[in-house]
Amino acid sequence: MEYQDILYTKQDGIATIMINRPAQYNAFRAQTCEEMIHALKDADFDRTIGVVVLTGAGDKAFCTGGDQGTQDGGYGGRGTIGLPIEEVQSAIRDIAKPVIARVNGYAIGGGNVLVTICDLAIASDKAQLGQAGPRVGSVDPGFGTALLARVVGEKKAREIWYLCRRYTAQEALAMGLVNAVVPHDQLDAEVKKWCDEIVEKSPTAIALAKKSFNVDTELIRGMGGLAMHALKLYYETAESAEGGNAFREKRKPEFRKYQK
Ligand SMILES: CC(C)(COP(=O)(O)OP(=O)(O)OC[C@H]1O[C@@H](n2cnc3c(N)ncnc32)[C@H](O)[C@@H]1OP(=O)(O)O)[C@@H](O)C(=O)NCCC(=O)NCCSC(=O)c1cc(O)c2ccccc2c1O
Repeated sequence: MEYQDILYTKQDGIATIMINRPAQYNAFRAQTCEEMIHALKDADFDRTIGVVVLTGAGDKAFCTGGDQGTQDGGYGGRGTIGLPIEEVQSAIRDIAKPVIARVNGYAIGGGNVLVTICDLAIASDKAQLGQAGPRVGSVDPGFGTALLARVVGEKKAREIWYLCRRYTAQEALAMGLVNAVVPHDQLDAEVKKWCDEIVEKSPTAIALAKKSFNVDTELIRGMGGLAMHALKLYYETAESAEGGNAFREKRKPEFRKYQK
């Protein structure tokens, strides 16, 4: 597969998937998701690879979720909502290798969900994290909500989703959303250090540990798959469309005007 939206490299047992859409703050569209799934599967089957790093190009954003430039009642690609994002999430969970989020800047909306799903997360001190769905007429009704609650606790997860605030890297560390925070210019060295420590370990023991951690939250995948059909119906409403329109028009949304 020829990649347009990601950069995919492999070195020293480390596969790096970099979302390369800096003008959109590394927001993903359907094409980005297809490429991420392809690269994750390649890394899974490549026996020379022991760990995967997921990150964004540039120093502004890790990933800001679904591309709001294309979200106008649907994302126009494959899958229930025209964006096979649930397959990206499943691929991160299913590959038998740890996936480390290298959080180099904003991790907002679906970007924060990626951080939540990755096995580990290392953040720059410049990073900001948070959810945006209810601010732009969307919601991740699976891992993005339920797994987040497992990671940071129920009350905090509900705060993150209902208020759509942004949190500093240090706040994310305190709530257990990231494993470490380092000065921005030390991010790559720190990520490499963690990767090297993983690569020297027994790959089969690591794979068994990862699969075993996943078992406890596996029900969320089924629930999320079901809820994606409800989300598709929500995307067809004027209330949801108002979120995307307001973002593109750079104004405050007026959701209550359209609530049925
Ligand atoms: C990230 C921000 C907080 C940055 O704010 P700031 O003021 O610093 O910068 P700008 O707002 O001016 O943005 C700069 C530049 O980037 C473009 N951009 C940013 N984010 C996006 C985006 N998501 N899509 C497209 N383009 C984006 C922005 O338009 C500017 O471009 P210019 O050309 O005008 O310079 C702030 O940008 C922000 O809050 N961004 C939006 C975040 C957002 O709404 N994300 C989508 C939420 S929905 C979602 O992600 C989602 C994810 C999932 O995983 C799902 C799974 C299952 C179901 C649903 C899901 C879902 O809905």
